[in-house]
Amino acid sequence: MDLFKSFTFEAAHRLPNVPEGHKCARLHGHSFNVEIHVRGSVGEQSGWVMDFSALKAAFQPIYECLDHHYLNEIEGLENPTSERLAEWIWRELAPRLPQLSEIVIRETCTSGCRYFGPTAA
Ligand SMILES: Nc1nc2c(c(=O)[nH]1)N=C([C@H](O)[C@H](O)COP(=O)(O)OP(=O)(O)OP(=O)(O)O)CN2
Ligand SMILES: [Zn+2]
Repeated sequence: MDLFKSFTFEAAHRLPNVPEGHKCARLHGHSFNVEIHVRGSVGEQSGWVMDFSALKAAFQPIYECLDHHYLNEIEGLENPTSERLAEWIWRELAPRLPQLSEIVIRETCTSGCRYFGPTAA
């Protein structure tokens, strides 16, 4: 069973490595949406893979790091593309959430990425 919880945070960023004249080189902001997925079996007695509130608690310190921050200033996010953000969140979250199976980043309504962890690439 795949279980997920969705979070939204506001943050500013710019992309330092884009070609000259690219709009994303300029400072701008997004309401980023992050979906955290875990995979596991449904407990016979609990009826759930895990409590949604446990997912929320695991993500909370990461949310605090990201919400209303300038992402480029965060160590490891100097080039804060959606892809790098997904990898960064995975590194921060996986040690606390061993069932982590997928991270979905939505930078805008139409743009984002899905990351299945370093072994899946
Ligand atoms: N592979 C990636 N490409 C781009 C990223 C990224 O993280 N990974 N990021 C950006 C910008 O940050 C930009 O804010 C979002 O891109 P884009 O979808 O082009 O934004 P728009 O809302 O302006 O898109 P339209 O659908 O054309 O209106 C750029 N590329
Ligand atoms: Zn952007």
